[in-house]
Parts: sequence; C-alpha cells; structure tokens
Amino acid sequence: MLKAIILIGGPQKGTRFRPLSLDIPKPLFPVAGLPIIQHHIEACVRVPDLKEIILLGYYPSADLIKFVQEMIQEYKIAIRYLQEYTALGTAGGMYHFRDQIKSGNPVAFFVINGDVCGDLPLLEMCDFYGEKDALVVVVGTEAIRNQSVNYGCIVNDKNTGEILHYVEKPSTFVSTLVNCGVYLCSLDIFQILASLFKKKEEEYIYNDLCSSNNSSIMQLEQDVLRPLAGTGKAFVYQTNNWWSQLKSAGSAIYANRHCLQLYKKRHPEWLTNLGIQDLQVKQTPKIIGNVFIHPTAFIHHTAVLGPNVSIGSNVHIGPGVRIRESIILSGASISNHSVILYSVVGRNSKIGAWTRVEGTPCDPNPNKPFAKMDNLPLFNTNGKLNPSITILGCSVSVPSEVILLNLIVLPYKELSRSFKNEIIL
Ligand SMILES: Nc1nc2c(ncn2[C@@H]2O[C@H](COP(=O)(O)OP(=O)(O)O[C@H]3O[C@H](CO)[C@@H](O)[C@H](O)[C@@H]3O)[C@@H](O)[C@H]2O)c(=O)[nH]1
Repeated sequence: MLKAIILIGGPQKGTRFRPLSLDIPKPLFPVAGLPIIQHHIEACVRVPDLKEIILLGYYPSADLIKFVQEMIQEYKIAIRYLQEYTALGTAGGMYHFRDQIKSGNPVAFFVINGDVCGDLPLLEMCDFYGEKDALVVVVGTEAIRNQSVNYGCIVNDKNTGEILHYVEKPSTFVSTLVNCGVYLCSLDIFQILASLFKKKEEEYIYNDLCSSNNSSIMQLEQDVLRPLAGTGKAFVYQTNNWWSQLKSAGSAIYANRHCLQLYKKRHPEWLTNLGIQDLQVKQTPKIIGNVFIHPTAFIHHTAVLGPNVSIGSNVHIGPGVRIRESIILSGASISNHSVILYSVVGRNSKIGAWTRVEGTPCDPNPNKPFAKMDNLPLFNTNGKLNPSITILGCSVSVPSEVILLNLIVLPYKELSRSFKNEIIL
C-alpha cells in the first residue's frame, strides 16, 4: 500500500502568485480548469496501490474543507487535510503527523510539492524504487546552468542514479540536474527526522530555552536529502517529461498551456472538440487548438477561442469575442468583440465591448533546451514594471473600448480608461 502527501504551504507562502491568490488559496487556483493540486491528485489516483492522499499545510481548515469533500466524491479515495499549527517546513509537518502517515503501514509514501506541475512519473518512480534499497527517490530534471541555482541541485552516479552530492539553491553552479520537488520515501525516513528532532531539542535546552529556534521546523531538502547524499540511500529518478514550478502569476498561463496539452494524452474528453460536423449541425464557437470550457459557461457561437484557453464555470462570452492563451475564471463576462490575449481574467470580472486586454508572454527561452520559467521580480533594475501577462483580480470592471496592456489590477477595481504597464491598486 502507498500513500501520498501534498505539501501545500500556507497563506504566507505563494506571495508572488498575488493577486491571483488574494481571493483563493494558491493551491486551489484553477489551471486548465482544475485546481493546481487536483492535477497532483489526478496523478496519484493513477498509481494502483495508492490508498490515501494527505494534504499538508497551514491554511485554516475552512479553506480546504469543500475542496477535500469534492475530491473524495470525485475520486472515491481517502483524502484529508492535516493542518500544521504553524509553518513547520517541508519535513516538520510530516514528522508532526507521522502516526497518521505511518498508519496502515504503507511500503512507501510520495511527497509532492503543491507548487509544481507537470507530467509526474509516479508509476515509473515506483518501479525504480523497487529496484533500489532506497530511503528516498527524488525526481530530477535537467535545467540550464544559470537557472539551476534556483533549485535543489543534485550530483548523481550516472549509472546507478545514487545521489552523491546535494545542495539546496547553491550560490554558485553545482549541477544542471535539479530537484523537481517530487519524492518517494520509505517510512524509515522518520528515524532520521526523529534523531534530528532530538538533536534540535537538546540544542534548545542547552541554550537555556532562550533560542527562538523551533525544533519542530525541518526541511526535507537540507535536513534529509543533503545528509543522505553519498550514503547509498538516496537516488534520483531523472525525467524529461514536462515539468515546471508555479511560483509567479505569470507562470499560470505557461502551465495552463502544458496542462491542456497533457489532457490530449490522458483526458481528451476534457478538451472542447468541435468537429466540422458539429459546426454544420449546430451553431458553435470556433475552437482553435486546446481549449477547456466548463459545461456551465455560455459561449456565443461567433466567438473564437484558442489555442490554450481555459474557461471557468458560469462565464459569459459575447458575440465576436476573441480569446487566446488566457484563463477566464468563473462568473466573468466578456462583452461583444473584445479581445483577450495572454491574460487571466478574475472571478466575476466584467469586460465591456470592443475592449482589448493583452499581456506579454513570459515563457522559458524556446531556443534553450531545458530552460525553465524565469520568476522575474515585478520591477526591473530601472524601477520599471517587467512586462508580464495581464492579470485582473476578482470583480474588476473594465469599460468598453479601452486597451489594457501588461497590467496587474487588484480585486474590486473599476477602471475608467486605458492603461499600460501599471499596477492598479
Ligand atoms: N505543509 C507545509 N508545506 C510547506 C512548508 N513550507 C513550504 N511548503 C510547501 O513546500 C513546497 C516547496 O516549498 P518552498 O519552501 O517554496 O521551496 P521551493 O523554493 O519551491 O524549492 C523546493 O522545490 C523546488 C522544485 O520546485 C526544488 O528544486 C527545491 O529543491 C525545493 O524542494 C511548496 O509547495 C510549499 O507550499 C511548510 O512549512 N509546511
């Protein structure tokens, strides 16, 4: 029997994802029509012997209850949310809830960072794990040299996959093989965490209880992977599958495109597929490439959508609207002949007629194999806003006949004119 833990962090995490995470916890933000962590759950339920999924974080339980109930109904598998009393780090929460994780005696358990997405090779990891006497198997992927330092860097034995050296976000180049934040761990890992916890407690007592260090805070990367490197107990499973972090709001559009592409392989029925026959029989909108449309959305038959568009529930799209490379969240409405390109339109936002909402794609460099998203800061060194996708927070109202370019608009704002390269507070 196997289990899976999805690390979802808490409200203080994911700040670079604002304003998209202002009205919804970041792990529940919909990419390709599904909450980010539902993609992880989808991957987990494909593993035949996986019996329980634990979401681990420090969001208030109330934020997750509805989602957990929906997931249990949808996937008919045990899913629960365990709330840390404070941020305990990527391994501290696991140690705190070790009895729940160990119960039922799983042979191993997955740990998946909630802020990554990709074609996760969970089944392949199980086979690889079975061949090794491993405490932990980590998924690794190639990155380009200057980007690799933003990740956990792994030096491995090319023949066996054994991790020989591990450095978390090194200050200088170590290796182009990076940690994807997806692990398969043996229960024996808790012994390492137990001795670490004991050591930290002793230090705390030795320091006359005046140290502010919380001995419960532990990191999977620094406290487990790094000491295990070179002991023959940690291995890397290397993948060339698509994989990305979801750190900045800009990465949502990039992830949306790739998740829609993955549906082609796993769930073609989720993509809107209007054949020539449909077009002749009934009046339907024109769909280009991969598009997800929630069944409750209304799309006028003269609208043109795609490629890489996700439309949420109860969205209303008027006549002649053109949408490309964008996410339209639930309840939004877009009036006649407006154009939406490289943008996220927030929940319940309203866009008038003949308006253009456009962002700048911030994709990885297509000329460099293995390039990842650059999580650029909001402002460049000259103090100017780095051009990025346009984001309208929830309940934003945009008038007719204006142009919005490279804009971040906070929730509930009523715009009255055109804007360019600005953050509207
Ligand atoms: N439950 C819980 N989750 C946490 C906590 N702290 C972080 N997380 C979750 O753990 C994941 C990783 O956390 P970060 O601390 O933000 O690390 P990172 O910068 O994303 O780097 C990690 O992921 C990279 C791949 O995306 C790795 O390359 C790197 O080595 C590391 O594992 C995220 O999903 C985050 O929400 C915590 O205290 N509690």
